[in-house]
Amino acid sequence: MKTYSLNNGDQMPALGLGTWKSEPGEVYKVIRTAISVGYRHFDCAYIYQNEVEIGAALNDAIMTGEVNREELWITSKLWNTHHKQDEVNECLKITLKSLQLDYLDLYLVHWPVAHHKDVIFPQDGSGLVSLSEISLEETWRGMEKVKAAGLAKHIGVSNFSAKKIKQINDSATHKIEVNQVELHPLLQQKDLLAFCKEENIIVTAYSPLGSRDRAVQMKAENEPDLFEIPTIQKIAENHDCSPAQVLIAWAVNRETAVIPKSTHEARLKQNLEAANLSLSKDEMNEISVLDKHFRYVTGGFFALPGSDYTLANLWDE
Ligand SMILES: NC(=O)C1=CN([C@@H]2O[C@H](COP(=O)(O)OP(=O)(O)OC[C@H]3O[C@@H](n4cnc5c(N)ncnc54)[C@H](OP(=O)(O)O)[C@@H]3O)[C@@H](O)[C@H]2O)C=CC1
Ligand SMILES: O=C1CO[C@H](CO)[C@@H](O)[C@@H]1O
Repeated sequence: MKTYSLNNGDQMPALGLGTWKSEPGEVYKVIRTAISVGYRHFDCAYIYQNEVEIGAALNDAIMTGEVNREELWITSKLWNTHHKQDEVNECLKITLKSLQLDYLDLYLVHWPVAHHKDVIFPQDGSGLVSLSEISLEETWRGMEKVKAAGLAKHIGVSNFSAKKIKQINDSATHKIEVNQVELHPLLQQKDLLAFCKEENIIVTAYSPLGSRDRAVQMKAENEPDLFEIPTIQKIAENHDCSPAQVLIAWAVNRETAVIPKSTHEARLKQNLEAANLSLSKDEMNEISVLDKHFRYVTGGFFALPGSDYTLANLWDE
């Protein structure tokens, strides 16, 4: 498996398992199966509300000697309710307890959005706190503290634009190491990738298969299906593989990490195998022209009337 080097030489496996929507009741078995077929990188988050069960699976796999803690790469994310400097530690401690771990390999600020502490999902603007009240720089100082305390080996962000990364890095003691964003052939984010490369930031591609299993109320009408794109289907035929494997291989071939989610053993295996699939220069070029700047995860749930969050200032575009 290809890996990416972080600033101290630690290696993040290029392919990890997404865990959003892997429900309690099934996620224990998913994680055990994933470890048994060779996954070592897991993408978690406080807000996914399944970290307790993931922790039980990780702990059992470690206790039975199937895997060592040091071989695993565990990422989790700070939720928007804990953006004050001194609350970062509190949210991370809950995650560590749930996951039964002493440290995370990577901790990310999930969104450049702050909520009131008791509002998990804001229904209107009154649940949100302006970034002029709790600044991203303040949240980042909290992230630097948990890194200094050894609770997270590496720190980064998610859903951040180049502008917001610059804003943080200008005053950071410890700079951003990873940015996790939505990436697939219909949202290629070429400028953001080039910027992150210059800044020595690893980019992780989320929703690489088009986030197919989101609840209907989160979906737009007539969302495109990445598996149905003729170019993707043709390249899949060339390699005698599935469209999902082409999408995953594309992400790894352009030097991003990628975290497809699945709860099925056969798909877990094919997704893992796809990380070793090489696409030709011509195939990469054919995919390169498919970009439509289309987001599945629009962030619209934060652009609420009565707050100063808008889609324009969320994505800075
Ligand atoms: N930082 C952030 O804000 C965000 C982070 N993420 C992270 O990224 C991960 C992946 O993104 P996510 O939105 O979950 O969606 P994905 O794009 O990974 O799509 C998941 C869907 O694809 C299906 N699938 C998986 N593999 C295959 C395959 N080989 N063939 C056919 N279908 C397949 C899954 O079905 P099944 O499970 O039934 O196999 C599921 O329905 C998340 O789980 C989460 O960890 C996601 C969104 C936002
Ligand atoms: O990672 C993610 C998935 O779940 C959350 C909502 O339920 C999103 O906010 C986020 O992008």
